[in-house]
This record gives sequence, structure tokens and C-alpha cells, in this order.
Amino acid sequence: MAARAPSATRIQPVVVGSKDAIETAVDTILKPLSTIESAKRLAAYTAVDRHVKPEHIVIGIGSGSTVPYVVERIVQQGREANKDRVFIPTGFQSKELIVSSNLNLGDVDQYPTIDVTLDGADEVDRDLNCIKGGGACHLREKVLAEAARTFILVADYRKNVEYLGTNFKPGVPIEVVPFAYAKVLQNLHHILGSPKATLRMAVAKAGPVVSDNGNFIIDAPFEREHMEKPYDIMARIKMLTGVVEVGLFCHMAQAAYFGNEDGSVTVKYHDGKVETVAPPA
Ligand SMILES: O=C(CO)[C@H](O)[C@H](O)COP(=O)(O)O
Repeated sequence: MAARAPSATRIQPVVVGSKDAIETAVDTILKPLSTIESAKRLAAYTAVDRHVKPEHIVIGIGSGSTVPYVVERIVQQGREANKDRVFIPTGFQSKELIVSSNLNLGDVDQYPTIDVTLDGADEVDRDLNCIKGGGACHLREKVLAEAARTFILVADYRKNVEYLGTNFKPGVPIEVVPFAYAKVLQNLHHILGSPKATLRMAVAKAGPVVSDNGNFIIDAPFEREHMEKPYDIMARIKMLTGVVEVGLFCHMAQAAYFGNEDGSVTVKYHDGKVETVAPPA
């Protein structure tokens, strides 16, 4: 039998947090957020304050870099407010976010009716149509948007545009089953008028981006004439065999919250009304 090491050598230092975790915590306290991050947080906090009410039990959580602020604000509502709630994720990232925030996790097959879903967007036009799928999550995001009684968008000021494709240049994200991607690309190039449509390639992996559902993503830029009537082009893309979902969400959101550089929030509603919420005094 191996001799036991003297107890002194077995004593491990007490780890209270990694260097990164400590630096992040210090940054959070001491360093102000960048203008864009502040704008995202402002939009998310305002939307949560207005739309996540005590009677809301089933809550859809979207994907992207704005949504963590949504969850942060929901957590701030307190343990009592959240103890009976169930949170439904739109993908791996939001699932991790829900679990690491100690919120109850559910899935849309258990809860096909959601009280309110809050999600980010790549761009939102004057009629609240939006491009989603910059993070390749738009299939689940659309399911949760459709399942929700109220669907709310949160974003920073760069996403607030008159027509889609103004600032967001990669194009419309399209989730396709892998074996059909070349055929769908041909259809987009030669039939639907997107000659620059490309398969989205991974950055830290060789080969294509693979979605949480095991599919590929095509990014298809379209001319302004198509993007001004996004429902028509969305329907035509969706009819291509092999397409699973299109990252154009038309007439789905009730309101979109945009954090601005000056600390105000612009709220666009589905009926065309626009409100400006002044910065906190
Ligand atoms: O659609 C999405 C992911 O598929 C995101 O909601 C969208 O890309 C916005 O992300 P961010 O809040 O980081 O700007």
C-alpha cells in the first residue's frame, strides 16, 4: 500500500474564484460599460420592467449578447418572484444562462404556450419585421416567438432601421438540412435573386457552422426591393425544399426596445406608435 503523503502536503489553497472571475467581478464594479453595452442593458431592463409581470409563469429566453441583461433583470426581481416560474431557452447559450442564473429550466414541448418571450435581433424595421439568426438560433427563436402570447425584442440603437439590410450586411440567415445546402444555394443564386448567398463557415472550427439542431446556415443578402417587403421573400425562401427556417420574423413582435447612446430608450410598437423613454434622472 502506498504511503500517505504527510498531511501538510495535502492541504490545498482555498480557491474563492479564478483570476478571470475576480477580474470580471472587479470590472463589473469599477469599469463603466461601453456605450453599446449600456444601450443593450437599458433596452433589456426597460423591456423586463414592462413585460415580465408577477402573473407571468412561463418565460421564453432568446439568444445573443443582449439577452444576458434580460436574465440579469429578471433575477433582480428576486427569488420569490422567480420560484414558480419556468424559463424556456432558444438554444445552448440561453439554456446555460438560465441554469447558471439558478432559474427553473423547461422546454417548449412541455410548455407550448409561453406568457412572454424576450429576444434580441440583428435588425428591426419600421413595421417590427426583423432579421434574426446572427447566432444561428433562429429556428428555436421563431418557435418560441410563435408560442408566446407576447413577443418582445431588445436591442441597441444600431439595430433600429427603416428597412432590413441597412446596417446588417451578411444577409438573411437560412437554416438548411446539410445534404440540401448546395441545392438551396443554387436556388438562392439563380431563382430567388441572391447571387452572393454563402454557406456560413465556423471561426474556431474547420468547416461550416452547425446549428444547435445539427443543420447548416446560409447567409443570403437581398436587394433593398426585397427587404422592404420581407414577408414575400421569407415565404419564397421557406418554400425551397431543404430549408428548415428563415431568419426573417414578420409581424411577430408586439414591441421592440432600443437602448440609445444618450441613455433614452426608443420603443416601437406593432401598431406603428413610437415612444421615447427619457434617461433615468
Ligand atoms: O438572432 C439571434 C441569434 O440567432 C440574436 O438574437 C441576434 O443575433 C442578436 O444578437 P445580439 O443581442 O448579440 O446583437
